Amino acid sequence: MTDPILTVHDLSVAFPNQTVFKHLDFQLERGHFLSVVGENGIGKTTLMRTILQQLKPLSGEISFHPNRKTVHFGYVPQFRNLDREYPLSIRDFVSLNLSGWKLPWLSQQEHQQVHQILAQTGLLKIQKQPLGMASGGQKQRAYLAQALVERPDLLILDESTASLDNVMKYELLDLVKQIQQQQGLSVIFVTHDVPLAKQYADDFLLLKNGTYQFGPIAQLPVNDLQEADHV
Ligand SMILES: Nc1ncnc2c1ncn2[C@@H]1O[C@H](COP(=O)(O)OP(=O)(O)OP(=O)(O)O)[C@@H](O)[C@H]1O
Repeated sequence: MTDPILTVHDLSVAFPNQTVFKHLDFQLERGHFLSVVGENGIGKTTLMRTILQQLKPLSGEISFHPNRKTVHFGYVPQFRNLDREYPLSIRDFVSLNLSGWKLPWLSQQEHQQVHQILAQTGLLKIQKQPLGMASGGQKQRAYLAQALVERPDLLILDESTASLDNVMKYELLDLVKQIQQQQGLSVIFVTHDVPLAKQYADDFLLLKNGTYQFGPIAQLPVNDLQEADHV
């Protein structure tokens, strides 16, 4: 029996000058890790923006289960190198979206949430350091912690490992995988890196020119995306 958190049905998205993809059908099972792969400019970020409801589809449907209100998103963007003078500490950066900043203090429960996520992402010892001075891998872990602190059901990683070296890439994804398995988090990981997708994902969505392939990760072609079967 399947238990999807997200169903995409017959989805087509277009900009005024081009259709990015059409008639896309796939599901994300609750607690699964889905890798979205494909070449530059094929539409991966456009699909994420449509799922995040920042873009309206031309046609088709995106449904969340049991409904949109009950599914909370976490989003980790592509690596952005922050200015070394960036003023917030790692802890304050991670707390940024919590309601305490509107009050402007954190509740006891929010303090605990921040503490727990800093510990989980290995940032506790350096929490007081300015984020701008952190290494690339630490910065990406801080983005991950910020996305996780509100306890999302669905985490979207949009090429979040793209500028990290190999060691840091695997460290970040080990951590995501651990949290996915421990907490039943559902994950969408956008990447160009097929071996990385192979190692961590349960399922894949391969976007290609005018077509796509969706299935269990074992069926994702490793070497040549051009050779992938069409659906
Ligand atoms: N706001 C926009 N207006 C018009 N065209 C757009 C817009 N955003 C993206 N596009 C175009 O849509 C296509 C898909 O872009 P998208 O950024 O989704 O690709 P991608 O697979 O994420 O690429 P990359 O791997 O390089 O990040 C590209 O041709 C891009 O130029």
